[in-house]
Amino acid sequence: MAFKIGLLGLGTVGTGTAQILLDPSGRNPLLEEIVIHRVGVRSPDKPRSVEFLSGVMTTDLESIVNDPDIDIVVELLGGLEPARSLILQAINHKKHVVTANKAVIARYGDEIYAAANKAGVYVLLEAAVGGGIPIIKPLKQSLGANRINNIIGIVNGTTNYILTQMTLYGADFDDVLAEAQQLGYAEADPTADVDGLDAADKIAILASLGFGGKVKREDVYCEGIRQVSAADIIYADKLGFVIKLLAIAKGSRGEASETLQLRVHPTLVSKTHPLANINGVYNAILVEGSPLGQVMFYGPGAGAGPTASSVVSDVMNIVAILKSSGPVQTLDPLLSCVHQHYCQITPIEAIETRFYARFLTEDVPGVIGYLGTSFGQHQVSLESIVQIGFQGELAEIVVVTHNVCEGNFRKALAEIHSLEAINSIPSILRVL
Ligand SMILES: NC(=O)C1=CN([C@@H]2O[C@H](COP(=O)(O)OP(=O)(O)OC[C@H]3O[C@@H](n4cnc5c(N)ncnc54)[C@H](OP(=O)(O)O)[C@@H]3O)[C@@H](O)[C@H]2O)C=CC1
Ligand SMILES: N[C@@H](CC=O)C(=O)O
Ligand code: NA
Repeated sequence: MAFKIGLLGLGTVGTGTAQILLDPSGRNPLLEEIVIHRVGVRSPDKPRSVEFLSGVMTTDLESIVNDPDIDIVVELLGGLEPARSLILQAINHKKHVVTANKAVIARYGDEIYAAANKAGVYVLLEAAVGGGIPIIKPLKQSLGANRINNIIGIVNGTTNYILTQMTLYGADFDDVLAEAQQLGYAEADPTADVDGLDAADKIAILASLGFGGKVKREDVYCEGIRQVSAADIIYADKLGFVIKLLAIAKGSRGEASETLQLRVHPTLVSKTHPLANINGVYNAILVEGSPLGQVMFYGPGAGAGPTASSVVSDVMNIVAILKSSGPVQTLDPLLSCVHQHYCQITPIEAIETRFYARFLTEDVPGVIGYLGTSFGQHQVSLESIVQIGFQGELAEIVVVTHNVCEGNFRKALAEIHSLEAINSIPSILRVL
């Protein structure tokens, strides 16, 4: 008996997925038992690199999620709607769902999992985080014996590609973004990549799995890479750092009230740190747990083939269950998702981190002293303060702090801003 797939979307990832399913030879024999029964797209006349028998492709996506012959719906449309409604409809028709849609899961995961648990179906999403990197299943299963303390990742391929090209080749931001779009890495609206929203979706999903609680997507503090300038990349390099867009979920286990830091922002990472050498479209997720210690997952974070690899492995997981036990009676708790409470989130002003800040100042005696005094008055201790050079008439000063409370740092900056000798503060970045 063949297992029938309804594929929603035949874009970058949909095409990669179809290519694997249509060419099973040399792969796991289970693939030979999976057929693509229907494919839903928006523009039926678009040229495609995969072909189907007539009648397989349709623009009527509801007819796919309602089709009684289909066992598994694979949602690869992107965007919030109609993806969310179609996933829910598929679940209500007792179909298992595989999706790569982190935007939907990060926002509507609760609703979707509740519906799936009620209907007794699986919703698997390995492709939603880290593209081809296995990270969802390891967090659910292989690392389940650990108490997770931190998850720190480079989880967006597009921005890592852009930052890498800017760092290694001095490339122009807009040119590299266009290249990433061409290569199929970027979201349909690349704002989601560039402004850190995609990475925020992903860390919300990882945090929920790692820390065992629901996460409100709006609780993830988020800054993108638009403010990272060529000058900062050069100064960071001189100071021994590279700049990466990091997604961070950091627990406070052991403290009286357990809270979670959830943040996405460009970060100076020491060149000796394992995440510093993750370049191009590659992603990496460093998970720290007890008693395991650190483990790092590394691989291609976007693109047709790698992402499809994760999609198809989820499909195979479900097919293997259906094949060995028949229709699902009870969901495997290590594959399904049930969280009762919401994680308590630390406000960004309360986090402790190091900072890098760049100041343009009047070239007058004592400026470095003014900066030092203002920081000192707000308990911000400095690791280094150096005048890097000049921009026209203005002196350029770079400060790196020790670990400080973000709220105190912000208060010091507000005071510094009002000093007559300070022209502007072009960059403020956190340091890992
Ligand atoms: N690209 C990547 O590297 C990765 C993507 N993802 C996720 O995978 C999903 C798909 O991404 P990707 O393949 O890049 O996206 P694409 O934009 O390349 O493909 C989207 C597909 O969905 C179809 N589609 C979209 N909206 C509708 C609609 N309203 N009605 C009918 N068809 C529709 C499009 O139809 P048509 O072809 O007719 O235009 C197209 O086939 C997204 O959730 C994305 O976040 C996850 C990891 C990596
Ligand atoms: N646009 C995303 C695609 C994969 O999730 C990225 O660049 O990482
Ligand atoms: Na993955």
